[in-house]
Amino acid sequence: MSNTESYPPEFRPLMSSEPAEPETTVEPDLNRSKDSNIPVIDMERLDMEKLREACKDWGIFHLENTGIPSTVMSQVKEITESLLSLPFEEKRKLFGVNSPLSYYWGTHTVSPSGDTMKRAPQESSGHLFEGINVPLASLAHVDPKLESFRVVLEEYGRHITRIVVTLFEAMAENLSLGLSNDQKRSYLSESTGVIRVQRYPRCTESPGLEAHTDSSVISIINQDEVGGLEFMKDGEWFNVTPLANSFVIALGDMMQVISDEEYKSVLHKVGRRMKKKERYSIIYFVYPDKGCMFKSTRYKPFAFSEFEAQVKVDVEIHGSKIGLPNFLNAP
Ligand SMILES: O=C(O)CCC(=O)C(=O)O
Ligand SMILES: [Fe+2]
Repeated sequence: MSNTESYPPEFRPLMSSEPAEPETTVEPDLNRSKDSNIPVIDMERLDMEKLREACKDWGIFHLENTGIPSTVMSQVKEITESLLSLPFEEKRKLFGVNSPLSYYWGTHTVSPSGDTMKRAPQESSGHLFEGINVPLASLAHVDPKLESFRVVLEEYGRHITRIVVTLFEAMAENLSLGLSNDQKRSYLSESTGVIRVQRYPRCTESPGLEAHTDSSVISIINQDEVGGLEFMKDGEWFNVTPLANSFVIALGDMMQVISDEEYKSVLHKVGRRMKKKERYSIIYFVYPDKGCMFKSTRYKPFAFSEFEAQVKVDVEIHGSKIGLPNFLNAP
């Protein structure tokens, strides 16, 4: 199933120690995070109180009954799997310097610009994952070889945009934000939206992605049945148990500011997996317009582009994102 040549060379020594037992469930151990039942929000019958609680108390929840046809879901999954399974060198060429899409691997720090900060995984603590970054605005210019990828992702993007608008409007109503249509468009800009497709090798002992908050307004995560997504609540890590036919919604840093800290961005990571299988995830990051201004009680006013630039600098200097604490008002 997993063809080793499709993975970056640095991953291979770590992968070869894993026996090929695709369906085996890993024994629970003491280091594993606890299971939790995050709220499940039904989009067809939106319960505003339940949504408010999910945002306020959790910052992460499942969203079901979103109306995305199952054919679209399976097409996205199929095309993602086939592209990421291409030989490593082929992926590097296809998504290289001349492509508006980028292929990355290793440990990255989430950057709102879509730039991926890459470090080679260390022997013992490497976070193993790889992915393709797809800024939605550039989909129209992809290599003709990727025509079917473009068509499928555009269709997926249209559905997700519809879901995002419905969800955000409900959140804004719960927060009594009284936003104009222009403000809403600026918070949920289609020009900055990014889809990321990611693959994590079948190494259940290697962590996937380091702990971080997303810089987005909201992130729509489509994790497969392998599991591994974890989040922090009240100082403890919990698993997001996969739920079929649903998305995981994670609130990002910009939602924390928009809600004036009524809602918090959720700290999350991809940890050890429950099954010895490759894990795929498809994430849609909703970002504001670059020039969108944020004014709130606890933070200095800033434009999203300034936040983005600061994250880049932090990653270069400290190796990881600092994010909102950099923008706190002076005490
Ligand atoms: O792969 C996942 O499920 C989550 C990935 C993630 O958190 C990210 O790329 O920001
Ligand atoms: Fe994330």
